[in-house]
Amino acid sequence: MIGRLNHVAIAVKDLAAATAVYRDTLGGKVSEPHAIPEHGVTVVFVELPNTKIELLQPLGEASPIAAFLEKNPAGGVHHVCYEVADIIAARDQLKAAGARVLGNGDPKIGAHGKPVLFLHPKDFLGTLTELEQA
Ligand SMILES: CC[C@@H](C(=O)O)C(=O)SCCNC(=O)CCNC(=O)[C@H](O)C(C)(C)COP(=O)(O)OP(=O)(O)OC[C@H]1O[C@@H](n2cnc3c(N)ncnc32)[C@H](O)[C@@H]1OP(=O)(O)O
Ligand SMILES: [Co+2]
Repeated sequence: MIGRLNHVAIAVKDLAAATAVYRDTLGGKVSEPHAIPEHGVTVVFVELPNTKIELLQPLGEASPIAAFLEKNPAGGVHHVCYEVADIIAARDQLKAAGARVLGNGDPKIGAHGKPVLFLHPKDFLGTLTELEQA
């Protein structure tokens, strides 16, 4: 079912400082910050030759990454994102296998303009897992 690793997301409190680490210390190619209110985050992408790093800062009062940052104030790896050929087929297969699809179960449009879904971390080895339509 899963294909390419689309991105690894790192939650941070200070997006400008995190961007500077990836740009100035690690020499990465970083995007401009992009606010995505429907996901409650502001994001910067770091383009790598084989995948991306997604730097996430909370946006708004009900950001889904707020509790994670309270538990991990220095920031940390928040989720991994795999591409799937058919996100509805993947969702239905995973639900039938007993996995919890977060939210109302319907894909939302993600940072790349494609449908995404999230799977509960407790069902995937303690790792929040995002699926993105390829
Ligand atoms: C930029 C757009 C998009 C893209 O296209 O790439 C994005 O990536 S948006 C990214 C942000 N959006 C989301 O994360 C949406 C899905 N997330 C959620 O629905 C929630 O964050 C959550 C996973 C249900 C967690 O909710 P929360 O309220 O923070 O905590 P809980 O207390 O309910 O957590 C239960 C349990 O799970 C552990 N946990 C929480 N987050 C993570 C995590 N990121 N990785 C691993 N484990 C996590 C949490 O510690 C709790 O464990 P226990 O303490 O053992 O109960
Ligand atoms: Co993501």
